[in-house]
Amino acid sequence: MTFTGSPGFYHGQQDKIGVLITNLGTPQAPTKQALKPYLKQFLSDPRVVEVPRLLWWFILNGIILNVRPKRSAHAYASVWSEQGSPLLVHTQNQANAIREKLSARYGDNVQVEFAMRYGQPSIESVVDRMLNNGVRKLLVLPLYPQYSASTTGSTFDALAQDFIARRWLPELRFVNQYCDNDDYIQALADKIQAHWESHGRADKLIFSYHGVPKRYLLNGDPYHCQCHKTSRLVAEKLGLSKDEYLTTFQSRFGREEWLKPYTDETLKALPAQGVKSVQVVCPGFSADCLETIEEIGVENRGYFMDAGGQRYEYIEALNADAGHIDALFGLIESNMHGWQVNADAQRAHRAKQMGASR
Ligand SMILES: C=CC1=C(C)c2cc3[nH]c(cc4nc(cc5[nH]c(cc1n2)c(C)c5CCC(=O)O)C(CCC(=O)O)=C4C)c(C)c3C=C
Ligand SMILES: [Fe+2]
Ligand SMILES: [Fe+2]
Repeated sequence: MTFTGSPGFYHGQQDKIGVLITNLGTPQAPTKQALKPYLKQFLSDPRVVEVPRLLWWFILNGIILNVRPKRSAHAYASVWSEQGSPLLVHTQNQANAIREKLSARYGDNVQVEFAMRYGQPSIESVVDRMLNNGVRKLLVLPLYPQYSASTTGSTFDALAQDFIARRWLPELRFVNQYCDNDDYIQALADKIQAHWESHGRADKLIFSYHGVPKRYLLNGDPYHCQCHKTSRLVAEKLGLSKDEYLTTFQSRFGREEWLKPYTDETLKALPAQGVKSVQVVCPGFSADCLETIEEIGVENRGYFMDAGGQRYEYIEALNADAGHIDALFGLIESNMHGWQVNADAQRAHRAKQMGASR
């Protein structure tokens, strides 16, 4: 076994800090052909589907990958924009905004990139580029506010898989979760408040999070608890009482029981309980994507209205909003603690050198 070297390294190279933001990933195109490899990579991940491998191999290759790509391609086509998949576009915009803010403060000492857990740009290819460019301290921020083994844990696996073959590892910091980060909570509260100012309030505010199988919670995944914490903290900021909001779980996949209450079933039942208007917000999605635009914006709207609802509004994800970028910037800065000093010191050092050479 030979470990990969550092082909980009040269003596005297400036050490850099790398900030890598990651998200789930998305297909290359809204087509059956592009969906198949994307879903294959995603659903082959043992962190995502915790089922005995051999059994799952037959179900995935024999059934799911013959049926789902066509259906999902259709859904993706309905949200695709001229620039591409919404998830990719928003993540790109987030990286650009964070890069701009960091370079204004720290100059070119900090390199900001984004990568995707599944599909492109892959974590492996981006980490390779960053390390070859002199990054020696790497901060990874998965854009999942609530920790789940199926998302955050899996992102760490991808990094570890890359590192396992490398000779010179960078210093690594990995953000585990930020479900109760005050700036993130504030950004969510501000977004909801701004929505109220232009649309008025509804009978209920629904916090809808992507679900996971209930079994994962029972086996120790903290995701369910962290979702409830985010909802509670945002509700507290907004001064909402317990009967004014609900936390629900969406995007079920497969037959087993997932975290409850289910978003779709809740929305179908609410009108009969006298709840005629709802506003739905998805705090677990840092960027709008298929699961928010189509599933919440279109599909669930239909369930609620068909059941007798009168008003349904989806409050968009934080995307590249200024409040979100400020929150992520704060999170990055606090996780760079100790590293910043070096960056500041290097800048001060360079400024001094330039002064001396005049
Ligand atoms: C935000 C957190 C997410 C968790 C937790 C999560 C768990 C999870 N997801 C699946 C299966 C699918 N998810 C799909 C799309 C999708 N999932 C997330 C986020 C979380 N998933 C996002 C942001 C997206 C959208 C990606 C995009 O391109 O817009 C899909 C693919 C879409 C489809 O075919 O319907 C599947 C499949 C499981 C099984 C799971 C936990 C075990
Ligand atoms: Fe998902
Ligand atoms: Fe979905």
